[in-house]
Amino acid sequence: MPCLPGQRSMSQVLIATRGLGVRYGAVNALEKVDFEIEPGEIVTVVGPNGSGKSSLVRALLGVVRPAAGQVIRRPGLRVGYVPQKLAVDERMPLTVKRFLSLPERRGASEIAQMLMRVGVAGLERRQLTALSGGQFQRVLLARALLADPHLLILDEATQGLDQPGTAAFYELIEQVRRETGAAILMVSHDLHVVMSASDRVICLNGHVCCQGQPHVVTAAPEYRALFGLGTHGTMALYQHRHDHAHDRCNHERRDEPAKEPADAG
Ligand SMILES: Nc1ncnc2c1ncn2[C@@H]1O[C@H](COP(=O)(O)OP(=O)(O)OP(=O)(O)O)[C@@H](O)[C@H]1O
Repeated sequence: MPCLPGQRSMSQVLIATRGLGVRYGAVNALEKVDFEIEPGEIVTVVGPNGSGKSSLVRALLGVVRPAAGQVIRRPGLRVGYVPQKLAVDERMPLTVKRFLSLPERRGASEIAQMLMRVGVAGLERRQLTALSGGQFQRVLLARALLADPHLLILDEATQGLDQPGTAAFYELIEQVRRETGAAILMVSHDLHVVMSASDRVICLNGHVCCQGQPHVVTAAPEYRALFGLGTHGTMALYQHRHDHAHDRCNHERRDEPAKEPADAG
């Protein structure tokens, strides 16, 4: 798999990072990340827990300030964001229609059309807290799409959905790409999604370890053995063609204790 391919020119990309570093106090979440996404691309970011996937998303959204490097946005870029989860207070009445009108007021027909488009027509009057997990994710997607984004960012948006629910959600995402031409950036642990729905996969472990087209890895014997095994499987899948020397690119989980050297006392 090609690693760290040459950067594209900024005129081709919607958003890019150059030498991005993100820190939380003493924690170095990301360093030297060069990333970019072009119009219409579906890019998936994979990586073990604590590898900085959400930190990359936060930096792209502008909600964390880079400790190093920069985030470059195309002027006028509109970004839609579907979060991993959204805590809704059970005691606070909030209908789907009202939620979709926040922060910007939306007309009834615009809301109705968008709900139909994401496959949950007629839910306007339902309380957010009364939705199923799959319906809720589609409402979050509807909210992101109402902004008519050039770039849609989904941070583990199918967490908690069953396999058919996940598959249906990603079919919808592909449909959105087809219909709107929006670029899609997904953070995902679903290996089958990585394989079937992405143009490019980026493997993160505090920095960009590898990236490439998913089809490059589908022929690997490891694929069958690892398919469906979750993050460990995803990471191992990326190891088999990992033929470059790179510090911190050992794909160990960053939230597990580092191995002591053999001669350590
Ligand atoms: N607000 C914060 N304060 C301190 N440390 C943080 C904060 N957010 C993230 N971190 C740390 O930064 C590192 C990267 O976290 P991040 O959430 O970006 O990883 P991730 O790949 O999205 O993880 P996961 O797969 O578990 O969601 C981790 O070591 C994490 O503990």
